[in-house]
Amino acid sequence: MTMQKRRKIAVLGTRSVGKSSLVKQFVENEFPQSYYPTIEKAYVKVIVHNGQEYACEIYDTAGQDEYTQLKVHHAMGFHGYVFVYSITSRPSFDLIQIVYDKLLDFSGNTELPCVIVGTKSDLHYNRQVDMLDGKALAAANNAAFTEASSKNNVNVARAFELCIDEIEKRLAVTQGAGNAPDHRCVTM
Ligand SMILES: Nc1nc2c(ncn2[C@@H]2O[C@H](COP(=O)(O)OP(=O)(O)OP(=O)(O)O)[C@@H](O)[C@H]2O)c(=O)[nH]1
Repeated sequence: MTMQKRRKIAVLGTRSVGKSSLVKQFVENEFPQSYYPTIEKAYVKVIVHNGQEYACEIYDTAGQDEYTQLKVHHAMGFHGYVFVYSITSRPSFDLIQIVYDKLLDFSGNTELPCVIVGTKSDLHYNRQVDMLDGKALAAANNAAFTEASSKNNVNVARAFELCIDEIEKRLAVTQGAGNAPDHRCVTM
């Protein structure tokens, strides 16, 4: 196996969509029973993906809304992003493009290595967002997409693996073009 790669990932989305539950299920293999609003918390998990070891540094953020200013205290670059909405909340879905566009404005990039994740897929009887809408949003932004249930641990690891794939795809291009080896898309 080659040397471990460190990849820094931010998890974004509006309040209560399931960001912390997704991260906790991925990193600690548990689904928290109670809801505590997140201020901001960092986690590390080492995974092997496609034969490569990755130390994933995952930043679980406080929920955003359309008025949230991107904070300068996120003052380090992220390699990639996990944008989270809940399939039970149309407003949480509509916010994804707003936050994505703010990040583009902030960074001056034309696209971001990211995955869009529709959480709470176990609550399909309360669905407000069709899976096809999720796929279309991802396609429009050249992003990966999955639905997931942190409660049932469905597609949770896949969400982060898709994010790593998006990061590696971009890095392969920039490195191929002779740019710095650890080029990051955004410095907030
Ligand atoms: N049924 C179900 N409930 C979920 C799932 N993921 C999260 N929840 C519930 O949704 C609520 C919010 O979950 P959190 O993970 O705290 O959401 P968050 O996005 O981190 O919230 P903020 O920290 O306020 O931004 C909690 O009551 C969770 O138990 C899921 O996959 N299925």
